[in-house]
Amino acid sequence: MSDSFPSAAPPIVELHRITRHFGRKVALDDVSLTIPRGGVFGLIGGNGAGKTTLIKHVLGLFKAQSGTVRVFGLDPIENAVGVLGRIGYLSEERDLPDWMRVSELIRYTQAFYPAWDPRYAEELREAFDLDPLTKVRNLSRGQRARAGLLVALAHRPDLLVLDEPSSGLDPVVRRDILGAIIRTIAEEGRTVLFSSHLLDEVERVADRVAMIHQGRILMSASMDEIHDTHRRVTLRFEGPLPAAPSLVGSLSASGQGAEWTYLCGGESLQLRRAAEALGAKVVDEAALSLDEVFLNRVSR
Ligand SMILES: Nc1ncnc2c1ncn2[C@@H]1O[C@H](COP(=O)(O)OP(=O)(O)OP(=O)(O)O)[C@@H](O)[C@H]1O
Repeated sequence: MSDSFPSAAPPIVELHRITRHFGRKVALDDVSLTIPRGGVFGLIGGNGAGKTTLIKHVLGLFKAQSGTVRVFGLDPIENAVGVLGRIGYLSEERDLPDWMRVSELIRYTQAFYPAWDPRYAEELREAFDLDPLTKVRNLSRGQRARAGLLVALAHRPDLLVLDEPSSGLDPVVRRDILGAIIRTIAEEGRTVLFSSHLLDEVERVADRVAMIHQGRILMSASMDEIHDTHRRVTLRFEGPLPAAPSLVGSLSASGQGAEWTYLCGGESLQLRRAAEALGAKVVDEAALSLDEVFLNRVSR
């Protein structure tokens, strides 16, 4: 599937043919990916797919063994200050200094970012209900995620990077995190990259999605393109059939007798024409969920 740009603006992130090994394990295998400016980009994949490794290349925490990385048009290792100063990052481990109080964490992080907005930081602290005197080590898991999010957001980064932000959190904290994502892009031109295996959540907030599996990008496209090109169609044939006749683009089929439902990769018009050629009537049609698309792509 093509990775077309929604706008003419230069992309925020460009990975070109990145390969990364850990010993004999290939964590990223010839990965090329473009993240356009503005909007929410979801990186989805199962455990060990390569999401964190990819994100660490974007942040310049890993040096590409082969291929090139550009963030804001710059090499994030050669221009670490210029790149990291414009990024807000919440790691999967939410690694914050345990011995600091929340107020100290805020003051300490502020020192690194000239663009820090103290009023916004205070607004977020209140909205996230974080006691300034509590030590980071005594925060609950959800409060820790909120504290990490606060310090990632308060300098109003051009690019917000969240690695599995919702993992292991209750629905109330997850709602805060999704709210923060939406707030970030409310300001024109800002971009969010977040990784997740909670596909319903990604489907709710992402404009574009890349699927990664065993270190390879299986697909990178806008949510609209994904919905337009992945359809569930139910066909009624003239009489009962022992098995589903093959339909172009079909990923799987189920049913019995004269009625069969196909999960397909293909556009509506193309599928309807193929159904007609089989002498069948389309009795139902809908877009596949991201979950269904992912499971079908990965199982292939
Ligand atoms: N520092 C490392 N040393 C050795 N192997 C590593 C290292 N980091 C990652 N890997 C391996 O690379 C592969 C990709 O890992 P990565 O953490 O990028 O996956 P992920 O998609 O973020 O997974 P998860 O959702 O489980 O966090 C895995 O097989 C992992 O075991």
